[in-house]
Amino acid sequence: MNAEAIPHDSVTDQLTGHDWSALAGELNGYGYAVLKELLPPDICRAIASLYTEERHFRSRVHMVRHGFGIGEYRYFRYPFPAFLEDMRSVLYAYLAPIANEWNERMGIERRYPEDHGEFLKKCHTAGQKRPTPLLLKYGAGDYNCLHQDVYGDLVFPLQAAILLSQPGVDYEGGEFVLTEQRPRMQSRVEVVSLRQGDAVVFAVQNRPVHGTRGDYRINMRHGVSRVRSGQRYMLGLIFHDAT
Ligand SMILES: O=C(O)CCC(=O)C(=O)O
Ligand SMILES: [Fe+2]
Repeated sequence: MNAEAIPHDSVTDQLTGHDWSALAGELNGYGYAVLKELLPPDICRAIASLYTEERHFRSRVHMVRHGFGIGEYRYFRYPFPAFLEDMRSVLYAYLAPIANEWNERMGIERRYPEDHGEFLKKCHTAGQKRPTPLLLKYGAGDYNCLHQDVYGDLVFPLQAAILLSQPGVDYEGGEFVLTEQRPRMQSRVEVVSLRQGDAVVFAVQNRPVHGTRGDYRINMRHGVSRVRSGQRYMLGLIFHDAT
């Protein structure tokens, strides 16, 4: 299946059917939530197979060269294939109200328009013009160090990643992990078990937490534990563009 044959509205129905108040509750409680079976296996495989198609990407990063871990990823170029354009803007529209509530609680002034195109205009005006969605590829021994996907001053506080490979069949190991660093406490970790086609939505950098003296911010990072065998592909959706 080539990129144009991937249904452009492949996630729209799935997203409409999700329980968004439950998802918001999990995001508020833990800083992440899983959307189960967002994509069927054939679409997952089709997206993973785009990795070798030069024309879709603007750059390729070998993680070891930057100390980011081991493995590689490629950033998509504009214009995106229809499925990606659609997936990112539809998901954004659901997440923008949650992002606005988070910023309010964290004392951050920025509010996000409902329409992703409007938000991208702001990114572009601020000099953040390069697209950030990416395909990641890990082989045996590869891993992704804990990090935050901040690409400029303009940050949308939530991002998503979709597991394209089948754990236990295509690869072993390679767990998605999140850490949170709380003021004056030791770091806490969550291992997010995903199945093929599941999406994890998570905090880019900070999340608000209720405290006895009001809300405060905690710092979050994400990464991937070592892939022990096989190959693991992931699609990353970041909603702000990069400088
Ligand atoms: O491969 C993963 O699970 C993590 C991908 C990632 O870091 C991202 O999408 O920002
Ligand atoms: Fe990341």
